[in-house]
Amino acid sequence: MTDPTTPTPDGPAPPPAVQAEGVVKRFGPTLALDRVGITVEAGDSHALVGRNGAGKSTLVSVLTGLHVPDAGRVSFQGEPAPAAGDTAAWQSKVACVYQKSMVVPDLTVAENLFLNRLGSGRVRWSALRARARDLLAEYGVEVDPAARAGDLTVEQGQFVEIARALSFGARFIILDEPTAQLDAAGIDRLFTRLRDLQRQGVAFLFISHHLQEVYDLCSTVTVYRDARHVLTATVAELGKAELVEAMTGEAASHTAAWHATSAARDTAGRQGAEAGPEPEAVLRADGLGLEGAFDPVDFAVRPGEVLGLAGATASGATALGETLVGLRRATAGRTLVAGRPVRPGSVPHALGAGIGYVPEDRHRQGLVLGRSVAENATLSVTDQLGPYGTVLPSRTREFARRMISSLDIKTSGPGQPVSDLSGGNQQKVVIARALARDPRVLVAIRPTAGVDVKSKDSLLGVVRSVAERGDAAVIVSDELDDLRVCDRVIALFHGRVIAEFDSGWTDRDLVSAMEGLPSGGDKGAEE
Ligand SMILES: Nc1ncnc2c1ncn2[C@@H]1O[C@H](COP(=O)(O)OP(=O)(O)OP(=O)(O)O)[C@@H](O)[C@H]1O
Repeated sequence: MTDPTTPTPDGPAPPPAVQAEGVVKRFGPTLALDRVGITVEAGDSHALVGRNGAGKSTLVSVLTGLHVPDAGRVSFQGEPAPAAGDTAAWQSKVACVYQKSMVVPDLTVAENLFLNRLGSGRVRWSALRARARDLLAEYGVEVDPAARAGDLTVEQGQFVEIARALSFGARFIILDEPTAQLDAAGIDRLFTRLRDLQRQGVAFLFISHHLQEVYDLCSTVTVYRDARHVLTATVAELGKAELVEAMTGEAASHTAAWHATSAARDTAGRQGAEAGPEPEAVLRADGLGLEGAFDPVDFAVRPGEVLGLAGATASGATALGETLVGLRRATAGRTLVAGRPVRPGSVPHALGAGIGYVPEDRHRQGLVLGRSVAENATLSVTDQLGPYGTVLPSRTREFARRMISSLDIKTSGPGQPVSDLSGGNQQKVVIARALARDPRVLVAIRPTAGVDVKSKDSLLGVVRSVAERGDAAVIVSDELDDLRVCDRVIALFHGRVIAEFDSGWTDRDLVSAMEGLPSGGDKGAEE
């Protein structure tokens, strides 16, 4: 098949899949897009990158018809964008696939595919399923049309959404952090499918904080910074340092920010030496198990230590983290903080015992979206904000201001509703809230999901500093950058500990362990 972006003997190159020019979008006093543009050629895979709050999601809303820009023009394949509110027309031009599938969970795959297209007459379900099967087969998606959409994996849900978009006639698809919930094999399959579709002339706009993915998948990259367009370049001609420089506006520093340092390990060691015998573990899992999720496991996290629990989606690592914080009730063993057992299955008790928690799903578990940054950041410490149970607004604001500056939260101020913040900045508010109580041990599940490269370093630095003041932290993640700050990493696979590493592991060894190949571990699987 010929590359649709190059002129063929039959005629000139096709018009761009999408072209935006001079787009301005304001939210009250916030200028979210300042005369920006982007051109995605037919059949291209084009990355859009930028720090949290740079304006990426706002552009997506403009390109999908959800927001009307205050100024500027958008065209698809050379024709002006549909009128605001003409949903059917927008659907025939563009679709956005998010990290979590937007399909309706209680409907079948077939119903989701033909949602809003069923017409007014009687629906013949057998015919509908047959049409769905044909459509899925056409795009190579192996999913049962009769399956309940809510039972699909994230990957299947995304494929169904892509097939749905293409069946509306869209030849331009936006992928907003599509890999955030996929493991390595899932990412490979997604990228293979996207490359196939590109060869058929479908264009993609790919938004990701994982710059390596940009290099793996995309041929063009556009950078936005502080609501402005900074650069558009051919990926192959742009070095990573230059890309990061364009995103941050600063020369890239060569010091990789937070690694488990010998200094950190010394802190743990020195505290042990001064106290004579081995210091009491801040957190201990004692035969802790959850049937169906992970086998009983023993570990101790010492003062000054950051422990990593590594594992892919179904490894049991997340379930273990959620059990430590009381979100799930263990079916075996117990959790102890400073030698004292924590009541199983009780988040308030875990909090009271000194466990701070950064959840994976910040929308469901993390934030009250309608409330302000200050209120969210202080939800867990209202008892410390005024005398006799009162909450002094001045103290709340002061507390929030400190958090905003130490975590570099991009907001117009402590009073701004959290719903108005960009995704990455919302994650920082969740972390601020977990830190507010000065936890003895911070348990963070994929703490940097959706966070930009620069903020990632400072966030991990904050987690590290909890350990450095003599407390401890546990990071549950499959992100190598998150795990690099750990002094020790336990890898799980299919609910079992498969390997354990001291810091200094190689990427290859840890990735192999997370994929079930224990070869490189310092210690073999525990039987
Ligand atoms: N509905 C809204 N009301 C007020 N301000 C908003 C709203 N949506 C976005 N903003 C602001 O617009 C700016 C751009 O936000 P946007 O969500 O587009 O950033 P982003 O680049 O997608 O960031 P992230 O990587 O964190 O997702 C931010 O300052 C944000 O606070």
